[in-house]
Amino acid sequence: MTIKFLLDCVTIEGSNSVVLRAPRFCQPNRQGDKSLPQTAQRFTFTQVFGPEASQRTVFEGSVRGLIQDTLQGGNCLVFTYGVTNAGKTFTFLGPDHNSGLLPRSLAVIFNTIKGHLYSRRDLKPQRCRDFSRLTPDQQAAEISTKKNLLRLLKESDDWEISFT
Ligand SMILES: Nc1ncnc2c1ncn2[C@@H]1O[C@H](COP(=O)(O)OP(=O)(O)OP(=O)(O)O)[C@@H](O)[C@H]1O
Repeated sequence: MTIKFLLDCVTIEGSNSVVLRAPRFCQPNRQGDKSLPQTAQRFTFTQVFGPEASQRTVFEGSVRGLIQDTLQGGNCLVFTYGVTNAGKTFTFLGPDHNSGLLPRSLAVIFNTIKGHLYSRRDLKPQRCRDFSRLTPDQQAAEISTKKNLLRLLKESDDWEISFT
């Protein structure tokens, strides 16, 4: 019953607006009761996806264009915002069988750059857009650092497994 009240509070109107109404039990029942808040508020967005929208629809309608821009050298920021349990993690990561925005974005990026990967190890990224060229000694040091890091990660995984 409470859930029904809450569902009545949120209405999606068209593809870009949401109307919020106070639950019925909070609405003023006497004309002129000025102490109670306004009963309906409309919020307008670029695009609103309803509860029936699939992960694919949300990705195609929101982030795919940003990824294309990024692949052309642009910058973008994607973040989720909402109360706890609103579905931020679900939308962003999603379960394995129904992946969310991040795995879909990575798939587009890696599929696009497939065949253009630089296979030598003599470049090191610096900040966002820059890189430095490594000497053979620096390359050997980088490889050794990465190997040690991976070994430590593997050891910490083994520790976790032996404790669980
Ligand atoms: N679109 C959806 N379809 C099916 N289940 C969903 C959907 N969105 C969220 N859920 C489920 O609702 C629950 C809460 O979602 P989620 O963990 O994504 O919320 P959250 O906003 O990340 O919460 P918190 O801020 O507490 O981390 C999870 O069990 C999730 O699987």
